[in-house]
Amino acid sequence: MNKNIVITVDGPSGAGKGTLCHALAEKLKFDFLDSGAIYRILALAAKKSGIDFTNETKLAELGRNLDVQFITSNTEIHVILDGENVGDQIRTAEAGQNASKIAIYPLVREALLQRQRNFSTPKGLVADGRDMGTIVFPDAQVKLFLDASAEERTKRRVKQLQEKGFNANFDEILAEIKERDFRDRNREIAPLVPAKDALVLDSTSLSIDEVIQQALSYVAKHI
Ligand SMILES: Nc1ncnc2c1ncn2[C@@H]1O[C@H](COP(=O)(O)OP(=O)(O)OP(=O)(O)O)[C@@H](O)[C@H]1O
Ligand SMILES: Nc1ccn([C@@H]2O[C@H](COP(=O)(O)O)[C@@H](O)[C@H]2O)c(=O)n1
Repeated sequence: MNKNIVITVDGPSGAGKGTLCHALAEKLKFDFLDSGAIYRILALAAKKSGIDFTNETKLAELGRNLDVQFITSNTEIHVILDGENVGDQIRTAEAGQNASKIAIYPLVREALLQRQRNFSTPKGLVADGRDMGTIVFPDAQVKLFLDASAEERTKRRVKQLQEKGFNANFDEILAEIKERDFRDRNREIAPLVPAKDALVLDSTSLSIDEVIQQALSYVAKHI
């Protein structure tokens, strides 16, 4: 029996999953899985190889053979695809939309499943994604589903982009968020839904610290 501790954090784009997962992983000294990065990397690799985003068989083959490394230095995680640091390339809005386009295919999800499960070790894991608690780690000891209204998530994303010195248009970002939500929530395989045994946290009117405190006190009761 696998007794490695896993904490799953699922939810829509911009709900604060990454922020919460980094805080939990740091506090508990667990590893961190950013499963969205894997979908983003596969979409980027497909684009670089000229594979059409509708070619499920070729995308799955590429997914099985991806040469990816996540290298942690200090607090940063570097993403290396075929020897190239692609951290910036996978973080664009386009990369997020492309990831959600290829994530609808069953063969693609199957090709990436074991790669994600391999992140679970005796050290413990905090796993960030859309189907961590439902499909990838159904036996996880702690499952969280972090939500927030689309408008609040847009406000956060606009602020994040402006702080990095980019222009950000509220209406455009809201439309992108709604488009990605729709695709993620309505796909036939592994749609974005809370696992039956997940604690749903609505962070719309919670600060980052309040979310972390609520999650930590729930975790403490369950591991
Ligand atoms: N409770 C909160 N209140 C205000 N801002 C927040 C809160 N949680 C996160 N943020 C901010 O919102 C932005 C998006 O957060 P984060 O990247 O963690 O979301 P995410 O759910 O991981 O998104 P994605 O799935 O697209 O990667 C960040 O700038 C973060 O600092
Ligand atoms: N477990 C997951 C994680 C992500 N996806 C898809 O990838 C897109 C990008 O994810 P981010 O968390 O990096 O924003 C996301 O919109 C999903 O379509 C997924 O399907 N399953």
